[in-house]
Amino acid sequence: MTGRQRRPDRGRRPAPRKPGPRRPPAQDPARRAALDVLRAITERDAYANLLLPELLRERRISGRDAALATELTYGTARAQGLLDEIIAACLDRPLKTVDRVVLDGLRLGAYQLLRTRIPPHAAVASTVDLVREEAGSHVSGFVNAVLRRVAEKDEQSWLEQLTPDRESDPIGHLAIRTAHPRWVARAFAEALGDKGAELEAALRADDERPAVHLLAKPGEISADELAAITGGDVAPYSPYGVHLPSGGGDLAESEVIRERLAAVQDEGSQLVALAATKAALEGADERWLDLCAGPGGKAVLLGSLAAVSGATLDAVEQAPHRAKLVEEATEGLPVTVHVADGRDPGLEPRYDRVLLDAPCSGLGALRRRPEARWRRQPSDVADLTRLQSELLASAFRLTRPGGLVTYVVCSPHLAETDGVFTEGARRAGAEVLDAREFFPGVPALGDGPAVQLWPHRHGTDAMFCAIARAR
Ligand SMILES: C[S@@+](CC[C@H](N)C(=O)[O-])C[C@H]1O[C@@H](n2cnc3c(N)ncnc32)[C@H](O)[C@@H]1O
Repeated sequence: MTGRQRRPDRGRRPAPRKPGPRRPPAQDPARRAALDVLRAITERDAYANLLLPELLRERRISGRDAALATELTYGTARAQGLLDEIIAACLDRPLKTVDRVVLDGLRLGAYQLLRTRIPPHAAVASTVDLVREEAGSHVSGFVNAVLRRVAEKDEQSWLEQLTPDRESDPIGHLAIRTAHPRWVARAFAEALGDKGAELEAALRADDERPAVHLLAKPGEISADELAAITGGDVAPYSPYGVHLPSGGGDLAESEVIRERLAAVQDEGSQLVALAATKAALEGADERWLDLCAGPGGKAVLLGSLAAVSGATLDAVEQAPHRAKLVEEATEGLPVTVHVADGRDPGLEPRYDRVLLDAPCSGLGALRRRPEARWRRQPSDVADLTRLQSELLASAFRLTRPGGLVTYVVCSPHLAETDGVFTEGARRAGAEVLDAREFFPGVPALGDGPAVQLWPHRHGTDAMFCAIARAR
């Protein structure tokens, strides 16, 4: 800190005003919106991709202001841990002693300084104004001083200062360079195994905006027809998939969706649900079960295929509001929704096919949730694997001998994927199948027997899929 800057100790005081997106827009609506969302993420675990659009609508922010608000919110949320390291290097006291509203403001200011073309004086002055509105004028000097120190270097120079050496600490190096927590970078590296050379691509894919994929509901419309109507492209791997052109998110609200001919669904989710229906069965193939069905994406595809083949689907979901979403999504299909705990749903067993799309860390969908990579903690995984194992044991109990259990998570974390599945199948005495056979035409599926999809390889979420035949 230079001598003429004020001491940064005043930032410790709590914000006197209650934060919240409902305050009338200030003179700087884009940055105000961004800061309000960042505060809601910090204070009440809000999701940026849900709150920001709502807030832009409510405040009638559109055009360039909306684009700026989106860039600043998503960019700052994604880079949060890296920004914190840089801000910490500009403080003469621990980062955790900085008041939360001030820290959110500093992150927003640092992001503008390091990753946008906004002139530094504008980035600093606008941030000081915003934080002063929130926390009072006593913090202005602190915010100004810290941001001026951040602005002394560009991002590259900060990275050179903060990044561990690539040779001695390759994971720490890439974690900082791609703004990921180290434990997430390590989990990706372990899942990629000796193909760790892809690690950088895998991590960088989390910063890319995913294309919108549609499901052409089997029996309702073909992928070719849907592509023609929406101006999209038939998906490369899923026979029911369509990729919308970039910026085509609004098409997701189109008539084909309202009329339930199609639904928004990542191609990876389509592929794993399809895989669950593909392996050959001896005997009956009529009773299907989706053990964790909410909000119903895969139940729609399974229910549509069940309707075509004459099967029925039971869909279990523990959370009543999510079960309701499954009911709405599967209306008109041969699907019965049950609000129950999948570990003991009280259903008649002997299902022919069971899909367990288990609750998971969601590390495979970080590109969809800008703040998620910093919110998740390694300890979450231990809790989740316990639940996943219990649900998998239940899935095997509910399946008839010779029937099929498909285990899916949207995560590449080995504890949630191979760890849970291999042990669960062993305990059930089940025969593990080579799931790659049920992803025809999909390249780079790895060494099997399970399948791990990746955004950087397949353009899908990082879905894991393993299949076993119950004995
Ligand atoms: C990964 S999501 C399923 C996504 C869904 N298959 C789809 O494609 O839309 C996991 C779901 O499991 C539900 N869940 C969590 N614990 C459960 C339990 N013990 N029994 C049943 N459902 C549970 C969650 O509420 C959540 O809706």
